[in-house]
Amino acid sequence: MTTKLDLTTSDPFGVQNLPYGVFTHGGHTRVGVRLDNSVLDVCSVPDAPFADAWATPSLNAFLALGRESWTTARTWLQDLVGDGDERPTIEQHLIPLADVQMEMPLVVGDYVDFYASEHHATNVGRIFRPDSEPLTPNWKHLPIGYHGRSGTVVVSGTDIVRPSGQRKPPTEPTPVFGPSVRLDIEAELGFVVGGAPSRLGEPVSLAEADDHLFGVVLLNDWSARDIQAWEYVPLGPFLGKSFATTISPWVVTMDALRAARVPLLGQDPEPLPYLRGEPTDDGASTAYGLDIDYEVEWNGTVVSRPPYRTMYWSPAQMLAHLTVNGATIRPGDLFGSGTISGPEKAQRGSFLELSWSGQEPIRLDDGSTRAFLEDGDTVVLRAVAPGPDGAVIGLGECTGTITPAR
Ligand SMILES: O=C(O)/C=C/C(=O)CC(=O)CC(=O)O
Ligand SMILES: [Ca+2]
Ligand SMILES: [Mg+2]
Repeated sequence: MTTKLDLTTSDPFGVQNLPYGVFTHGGHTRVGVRLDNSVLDVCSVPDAPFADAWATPSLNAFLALGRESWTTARTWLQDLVGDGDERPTIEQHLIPLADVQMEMPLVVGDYVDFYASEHHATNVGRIFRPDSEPLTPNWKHLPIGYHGRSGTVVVSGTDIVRPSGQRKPPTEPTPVFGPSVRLDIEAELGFVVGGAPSRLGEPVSLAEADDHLFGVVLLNDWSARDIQAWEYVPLGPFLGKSFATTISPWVVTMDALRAARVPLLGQDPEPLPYLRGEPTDDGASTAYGLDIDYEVEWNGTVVSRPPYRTMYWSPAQMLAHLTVNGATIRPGDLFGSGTISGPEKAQRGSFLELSWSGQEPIRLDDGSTRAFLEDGDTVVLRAVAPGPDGAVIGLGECTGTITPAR
């Protein structure tokens, strides 16, 4: 598995994609739209419809405007760049990617991480709880999640300091303190929430979810498995995951992923009514999956290709569940899908699973073997989705390098 995702067939950042990000150029940080290998400096284009929101150093103001404005913006952008004839007029507003610094695309409000892959949950259950059923009794009735730490969500390229904490090796009677020796990744998709804030006590239904789902980022939920295994009973992940979560700089809109919508593979038992998909005008379902192909690269070797289409719970179901108790959502909230693992070994989205807790080390192209991350290691997540008329929608890259514990 050494080939890269094939992006040669068409341009993954063409007129069908147009993802949003935040960049710094000339000492000024603002919203931009990616076009090929340039950033379109949207707020500098004459008559740009949302120039005030785009002139700010985060996507939050634009996220708050809601779906109607997002559609207006997309139509304006596609008119602007869609026809080659227009390119001379926008040329002066395009800045080469190499000349800009990409920043965190949003100020993250609340951050929740789900657990929506049946294959991942089954694998982790087998590894962490070998004496129990791998899937807990609630797993197929609700999308399990936990509240994460929004303040430590960082943009791709940020170094990740190895966390220290308590762990209890099975051979020791009491815990020890020190740098994690089982540092791992989780390849996930992150969903960026927008639209008007919901009201306390009022759930967001499955049918309303699309008004709040603005777009997606690649997300790496760095996980210290030794810290996690000792601390997580009974309240779930805490310091083993809160030290850092990396997201990609480009937010690919749900509009750009329209052609990538696919039916879920099937839910049995049927979920409770508030989680049940309803038919939409185009004959699809409000509970749809996404046909996104990932690759996970470790020090230059592609070690896995997780397929997002195999996820059990849909994005809209996760959002409906997250608000069903009346908890509010606000523009800038972020939720992770949970680790993406497909049914095959070479489709697992964490090194815990790929190395089966260290028992089956992974061989890299440089001849070395690994089970967990070493200092200096670099992980890159990439993904693509199908666009309309054979176009490819790139989700870009999400990368991080491990630096020694402090
Ligand atoms: O099953 C467990 O005890 C732990 C599971 C995880 O670490 C996974 C997690 O963070 C959710 C996910 O990414 O799927
Ligand atoms: Ca996770
Ligand atoms: Mg994390």
